[in-house]
Amino acid sequence: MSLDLDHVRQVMEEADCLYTQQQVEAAMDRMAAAITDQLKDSNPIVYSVMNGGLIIAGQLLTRLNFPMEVGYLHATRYRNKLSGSELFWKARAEHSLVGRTVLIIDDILDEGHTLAAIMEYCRDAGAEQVLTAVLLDKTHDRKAYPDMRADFTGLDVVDRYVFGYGLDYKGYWRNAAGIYALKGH
Ligand SMILES: O=P(O)(O)OC[C@H]1O[C@H](OP(=O)(O)OP(=O)(O)O)[C@H](O)[C@@H]1O
Ligand SMILES: Nc1nc2[nH]cnc2c(=O)[nH]1
Repeated sequence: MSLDLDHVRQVMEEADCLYTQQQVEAAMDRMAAAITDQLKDSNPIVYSVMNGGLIIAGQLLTRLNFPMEVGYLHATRYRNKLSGSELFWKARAEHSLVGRTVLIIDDILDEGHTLAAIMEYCRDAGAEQVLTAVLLDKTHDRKAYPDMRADFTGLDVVDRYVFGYGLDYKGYWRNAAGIYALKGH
């Protein structure tokens, strides 16, 4: 069901911009350099986690100039809500992962249950090495396990509900070219 568009517009007007497009682009440049250093000779399979990973993956991949295969996984825990529950798989890997290096790209590591489950799935499917890259890591002590971090992180973000660059507000504003925090959350 569509939300009231006046409400959707108002959410953006009232939001706090945490990172501008320029800051995000600079973070993606740094991530791309680090990923290239580590993976350029590993013939990886790179998966975007849909939907949120769509924009960061697209923009990161064009910064990577080495051979790789690309695909997507679709798993969701929030399903357009503001808090997460059980992980629901919509699409799993099409490639054989046996013996492969896999890089998982997502927009955010919040509590980390999504990435933890995807990493476990890839390892169970026979991947030799599973690495993760996220644009944002939310700072709090509710991670799936203590000190959980992705292998490549763009920016740390405060413990608020954020949207933009693939992250949604109730299905909207994934297209916002900046990272915004919802008023009051
Ligand atoms: O670290 P966690 O607490 O598990 O949360 C992170 C996940 O939450 C969001 O996905 P969501 O389930 O909202 O689906 P979406 O990508 O379709 O927005 C985001 O894209 C991550 O995949
Ligand atoms: N849009 C959005 N999705 C999330 N999934 C986990 N944390 C968040 C968040 O802060 N914003």
